[in-house]
Amino acid sequence: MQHPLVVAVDGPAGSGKSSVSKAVARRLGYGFLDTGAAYRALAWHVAQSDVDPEDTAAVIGSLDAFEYGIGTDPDGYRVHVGEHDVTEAIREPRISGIVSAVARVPEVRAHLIGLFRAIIAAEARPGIVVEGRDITTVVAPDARVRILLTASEEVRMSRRAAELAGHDAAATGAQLRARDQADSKVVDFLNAADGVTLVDSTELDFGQTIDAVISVIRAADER
Ligand SMILES: Nc1ncnc2c1ncn2[C@@H]1O[C@H](COP(=O)(O)OP(=O)(O)OP(=O)(O)O)[C@@H](O)[C@H]1O
Ligand SMILES: Nc1ccn([C@@H]2O[C@H](COP(=O)(O)O)[C@@H](O)[C@H]2O)c(=O)n1
Repeated sequence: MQHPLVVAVDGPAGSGKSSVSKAVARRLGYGFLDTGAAYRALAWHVAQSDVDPEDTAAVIGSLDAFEYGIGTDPDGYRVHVGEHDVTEAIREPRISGIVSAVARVPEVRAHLIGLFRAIIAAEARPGIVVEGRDITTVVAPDARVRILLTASEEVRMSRRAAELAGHDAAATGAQLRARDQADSKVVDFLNAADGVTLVDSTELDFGQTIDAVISVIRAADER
């Protein structure tokens, strides 16, 4: 049997991957790994180093000095780059606007995927919920549970706009759509791969979505 039990969750921007995965991990006593945080932290590091995110060679060069730190405790979630706590900074629209350029670089993906696999293997809790775009297909294709979490674009935009109150809702929606368009050229997170269970939260509230994901996990555990 695989140890820890891996729950892989993929989906488009704003589908609820991180908030739902974190809540599921809390309920089950599992670890939680937000892989998008690593791409965002690298984008923050690139911006901080005055590197052009479109300059592939310079982005690859910046990996050497990228000291990334993240834990898997769903209750103590903090993200560090060196000594900087970037947990909040990496959520800013200026980082969301450049992260796809950094994430499309194959050397970046190989570097971070190695890191994710090491974090998963080191998990001491009985399971870990890992969320991103390519977890069900590339990072952990053998995961015991594989879920594509989605919701209509309209619903995702309105949830994200509510979360980023104070920011221009139209600009927030446009950025979400542009990010999905750019990211889906690199990995397919819009269609469920073979063996991946689709959870559509368009008509579900937050609690119902958590329950739906836990039902998929329990069903897989009984198999
Ligand atoms: N089923 C739901 N009902 C209502 N709100 C939800 C639901 N699922 C998620 N949300 C809310 O939608 C917003 C987006 O969720 P979240 O940040 O978890 O998405 P994400 O897929 O991780 O996004 P991103 O890929 O952009 O980081 C949050 O405010 C979250 O609380
Ligand atoms: N497995 C992943 C996860 C994320 N990305 C890239 O990071 C960006 C931010 O991710 P969020 O989940 O925090 O929205 C995302 O837009 C992708 O560019 C990825 O490539 N693979």
